[in-house]
Amino acid sequence: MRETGEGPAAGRREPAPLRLLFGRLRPHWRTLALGGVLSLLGAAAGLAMPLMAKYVVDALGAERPATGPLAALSAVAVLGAGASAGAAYLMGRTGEDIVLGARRRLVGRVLRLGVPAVDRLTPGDLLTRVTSDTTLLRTALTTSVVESAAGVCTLVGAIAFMAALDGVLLCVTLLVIGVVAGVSALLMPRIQRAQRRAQEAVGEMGSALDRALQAFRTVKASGAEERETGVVAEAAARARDRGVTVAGWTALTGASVLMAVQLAFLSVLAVGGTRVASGALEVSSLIAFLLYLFSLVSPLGQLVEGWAAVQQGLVAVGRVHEIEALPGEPAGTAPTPGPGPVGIRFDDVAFRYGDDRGPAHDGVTFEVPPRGMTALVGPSGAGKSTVFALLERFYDHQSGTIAVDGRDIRDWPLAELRASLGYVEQDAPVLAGTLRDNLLFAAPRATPDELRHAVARTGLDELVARLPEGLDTPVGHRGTALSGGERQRVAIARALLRKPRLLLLDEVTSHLDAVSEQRLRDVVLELAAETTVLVIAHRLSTVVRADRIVVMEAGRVRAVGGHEELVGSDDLYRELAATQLAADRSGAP
Ligand SMILES: Nc1ncnc2c1ncn2[C@@H]1O[C@H](COP(=O)(O)OP(=O)(O)OP(=O)(O)O)[C@@H](O)[C@H]1O
Repeated sequence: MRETGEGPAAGRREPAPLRLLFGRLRPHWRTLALGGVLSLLGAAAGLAMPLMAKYVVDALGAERPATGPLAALSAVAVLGAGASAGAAYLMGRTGEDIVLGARRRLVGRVLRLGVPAVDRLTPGDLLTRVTSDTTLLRTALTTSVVESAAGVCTLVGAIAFMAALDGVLLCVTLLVIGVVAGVSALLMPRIQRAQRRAQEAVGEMGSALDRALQAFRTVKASGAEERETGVVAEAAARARDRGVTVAGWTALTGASVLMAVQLAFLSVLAVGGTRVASGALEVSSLIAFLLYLFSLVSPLGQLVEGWAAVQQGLVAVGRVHEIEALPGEPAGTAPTPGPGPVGIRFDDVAFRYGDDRGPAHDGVTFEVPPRGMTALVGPSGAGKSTVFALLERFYDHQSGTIAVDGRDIRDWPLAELRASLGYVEQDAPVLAGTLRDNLLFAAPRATPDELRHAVARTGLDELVARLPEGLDTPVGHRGTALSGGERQRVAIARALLRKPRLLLLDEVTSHLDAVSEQRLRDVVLELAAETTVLVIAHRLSTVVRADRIVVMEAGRVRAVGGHEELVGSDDLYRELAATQLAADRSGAP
């Protein structure tokens, strides 16, 4: 089966943002419905109160005992408050569940993205989307949706009661509120636009901070703290300005609601006063009507706030969806690699990193039989690391054939292919955690014996003995407690524990002490006796011992052979051997 690396969203039509947003509510509909019912009960209690107040006023006016209506009023108030609190709790809980679900999906997606997709993204922006944008979904999807629904019900209920009290006054009220609703609707797209810009600025801030932290030592050594602080602070200020714009539009919308109610109050007071004077309306009805009018403030406010939060949610769900829709790699658990070393063959392979880039490989052809050590050499930019990237299928080549173990690389299930390879980067990263975590990272099921063996083989036993807690010593953020050479030995031990059928090793360029260097070289040679080793060589000591050397230049293979043979036959190799490779005298044999 060919794995194309296409994401599940590839080729699909983009769903509308509102559908995307509300689609996230579906799994929680039961809790939301219960919250909605409780919220409605709370709202109903609020609605009943003005009418009950009218009974209390009527009872007092008619000099009847008011204890009954007063007790009922208190009971309704307590029940209403309880229902509203229950609704708020359920909404809050569902909100957290929605955020958790969105974060889980997003994180799962991010780590399954293809390397080309991640090349185009900045880690800081990705982090913002996982942390900040998902948080925005919470309010948009729970409190605001349910409160808006409750707001609509309260509004309809209040209007029904108002209609029962006096139709003329209702018409006055609706006219004023209608005008204001129109104004609010005009403001909503502005809120959404400002919110999008605000979230983008938060993403920019994350990216700026990430850039500075990634190159923390360089920033310090370059005395660039002030400048970098300025860049991050500028992005933060942009986020603040755009946030203020959102706040401004939202406040204006809220103010227009209040104004509408005030205007309606004055109009109702004027029209209602004359109707009371003419005897067309009772005073108690006017009081109840006015109470209903004021009870509109809260649902109208809820509606405006809810709708503004939905605008924010639309922005957030759009940004989250952008990542979810990126092409991802097929999921699959890594099987244990098959037995024995594998051979590889590159046949007229062409590859470019992007349409606007020149070819990184321009007809690369070479073959590596199983077992033994093959060294890739060539000037910087020749395409050596690209050989590794294509073998790991971080990228797909555009033409030609790459075969691993005689099988086209595209026919390998990705997880199986990667399980067969051990990959040691030049600047081998060490993850924050203990030394043990790091060693077992690629093979969590390795036995303690296998771990001990790998540690001894890579000469890490001295380091383990020196560290205060041995294997359980935390090696800190990006392995700050380890030297460059130690980091690479950890990476080799990690790759060894995976029992790779093909080891891809990008040699460190920095100087190691002679003893460590010799030891590492011996380990790699020993390994080459049992597995296939492909090494990007930066040292003469490596190439002279290699079974074959592949000389690359400008995306092509220009010669293949042994050291002596190439020194005699290939000008570029002779030059490399005399300068670049031999420069590292400490590692020379
Ligand atoms: N992720 C990438 N995106 C775009 N272009 C890239 C990427 N990686 C490498 N390239 C380009 O592809 C070409 C080959 O790069 P590659 O890293 O394979 O060379 P190399 O021989 O390993 O060089 P070096 O010895 O300096 O590491 C170069 O021109 C490089 O600029």
